[in-house]
Amino acid sequence: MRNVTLILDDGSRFHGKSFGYEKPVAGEVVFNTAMTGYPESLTDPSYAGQLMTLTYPLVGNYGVPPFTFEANGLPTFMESEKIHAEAIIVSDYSEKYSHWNAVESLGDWLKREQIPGITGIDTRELTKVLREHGVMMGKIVFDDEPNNIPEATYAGVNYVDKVSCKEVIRYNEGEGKKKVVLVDCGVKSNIIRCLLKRDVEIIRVPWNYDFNSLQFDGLFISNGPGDPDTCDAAVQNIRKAMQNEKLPIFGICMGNQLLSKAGGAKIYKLKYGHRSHNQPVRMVGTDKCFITSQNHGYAVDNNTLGADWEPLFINMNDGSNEGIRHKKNPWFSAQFHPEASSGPTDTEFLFDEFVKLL
Ligand SMILES: NC(=O)CC[C@H](N)C(=O)O
Repeated sequence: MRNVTLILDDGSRFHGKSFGYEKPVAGEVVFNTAMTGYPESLTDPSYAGQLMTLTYPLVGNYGVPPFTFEANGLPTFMESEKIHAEAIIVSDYSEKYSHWNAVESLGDWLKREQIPGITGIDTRELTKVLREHGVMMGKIVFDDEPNNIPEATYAGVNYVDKVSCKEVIRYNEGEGKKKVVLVDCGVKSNIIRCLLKRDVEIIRVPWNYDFNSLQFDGLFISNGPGDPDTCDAAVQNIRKAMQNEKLPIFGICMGNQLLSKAGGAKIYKLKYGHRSHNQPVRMVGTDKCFITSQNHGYAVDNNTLGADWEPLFINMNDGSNEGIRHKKNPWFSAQFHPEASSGPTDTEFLFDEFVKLL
């Protein structure tokens, strides 16, 4: 194993060993405190541009499931067709694995997909630095190639354009009871699975596609990587769709941010984001609290919601916005991931609510 150093923008250095593909890499360093789910998180397109630190210390011991596909083209076990995170940073990598569904080690998968992985990092100390300072850009450099320094930027890059589908894709064509246009900002497979399970036909369109001339019963806006302020074309199309006040609209994560922007609200960057399986959110106006799976670095500013809108969920750790709803029209969204995968499934009922509205 070659020696590597993770260098953060504030100059802090963490020394470790490479267990994945051997190439230097740069990106936004973020941390995820979930105890399981590395196959799902690595293939979540919302991690594009980011170096993913896992705080749970032992990683790799349940291996990696097979990359098989369903008849409809969706991967059976993963959240997209490939790894989207730029690298993974762990404390104690286990090359040995044991799981009924595992076919290879995490290290072998990373090598095959040309994604670096580093181990031996004090990920809890690293997380403390990121919590104090806020998320930062970082580089993974090979100690025996000190002049091979990678460069990257995160702010202002339109990552959604890199991961969105390039053409319209249809699921359940002519079979579903209702038709949903899904704006693909980097959609996770389990969102599509959750909709298909509820007997809808899906027209999945690229993030900037003007879908307004299509025939459909509801609009869904997906999760996606990067800064929502780079996705103006999507916001314009959503605004056009909102001219039909009866059209049901549901958004998840980036979808919450884009729907909020279409409604006139503003987005800001959180100091270190929410990435875990145990984020508590309260449904506004009730005593109900749900434990949710999350992966976001930006948030909707509650104070900028227009008079016709109200917060639907609030994060119980930091009071930030976790969803919105329109006071009259059937429009709502969640900042967390009701489709989970991986993570708690407590809020999957939101898909039922959406499908009931169609
Ligand atoms: N998972 C997502 O959709 C994330 C949305 C956005 N990229 C954020 O970081 O906040």
